[in-house]
Amino acid sequence: MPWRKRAQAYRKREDALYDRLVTNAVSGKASGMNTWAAEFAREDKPEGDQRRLMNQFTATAVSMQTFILACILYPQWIPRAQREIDTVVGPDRLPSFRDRPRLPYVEALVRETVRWRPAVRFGLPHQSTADDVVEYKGTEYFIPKGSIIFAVAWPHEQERFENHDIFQPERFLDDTNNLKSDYETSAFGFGRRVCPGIPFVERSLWINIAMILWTFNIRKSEEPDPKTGLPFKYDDSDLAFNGELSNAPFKFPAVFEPRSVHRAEVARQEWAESEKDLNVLLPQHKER
Ligand code: HEM
Repeated sequence: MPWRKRAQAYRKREDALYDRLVTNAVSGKASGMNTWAAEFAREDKPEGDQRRLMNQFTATAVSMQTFILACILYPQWIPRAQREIDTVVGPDRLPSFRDRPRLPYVEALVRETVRWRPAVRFGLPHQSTADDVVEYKGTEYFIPKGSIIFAVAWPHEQERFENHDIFQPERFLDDTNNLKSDYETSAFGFGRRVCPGIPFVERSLWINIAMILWTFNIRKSEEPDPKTGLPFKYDDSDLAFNGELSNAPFKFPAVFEPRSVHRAEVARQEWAESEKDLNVLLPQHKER
């Protein structure tokens, strides 16, 4: 089959798959409950736009997978993060957003996660609407109208940081353990089309990371890899990520162990008691 036809056929299949997944999410079938994402997709804007946007939530999930891989490959920072969380939160409740100003290390973890392996590694394509000339490092480049342009985030992030391949949250903290003030990132794109989801992403990552580290210790699996019969080979090189638009790490095993029986019980209890009905939650949120 000619490549164009084959690409179109793949596109059709992907759209159908995507549509089915979104429909499952929106109907609550995927999670077994009403979710914020589902509510969002049902809002009264043109359906197509909202449903397409849901794809962006994937990037947040991908960043969480990336964070778990970092826990396994660079575990040396975990005791410090857990000490900070324990000092502020104590052993009897889960972290909440009220703790955020007092947990700079968790904030540094969020920044390092999106820096280390950006979930949208190559940025999103843009098309130039007119001929243009762009100057870069003393050379002028002619960009004809209609060019497809990618602002690739990853090399930019690599150039700016020492030991950029290592997961090192401390790089965002100063000597007094406060967040450095000069934070900027290209992981969410640039200029007027920069990702509008940044506050959502940062809050989601923050609360997930804080709660996971409060509740669990995370470690490598000792189980043999069923494919090879040998210990699983953890990898954080380019080869370990799928390189697609949302740059997810390939599947890897991870062991989550509750830090204590008490913590597991607190987490279960808080989940049982938390409000899950969006008809109650959303109006409260909008009132604030
Ligand atoms: C870790 C998570 C995410 C990452 C790394 C990410 C990254 C990006 C990047 C690189 C772009 C392209 C910006 C440019 O062209 O310069 C973008 C665009 C966009 N993102 Fe995100 N994103 C994430 C999550 C989200 C979420 C959760 C939402 C929605 C709630 C969202 C909504 C959007 C929208 C609407 C655009 C298009 C903006 C426009 O073209 O004007 N993103 N994102």
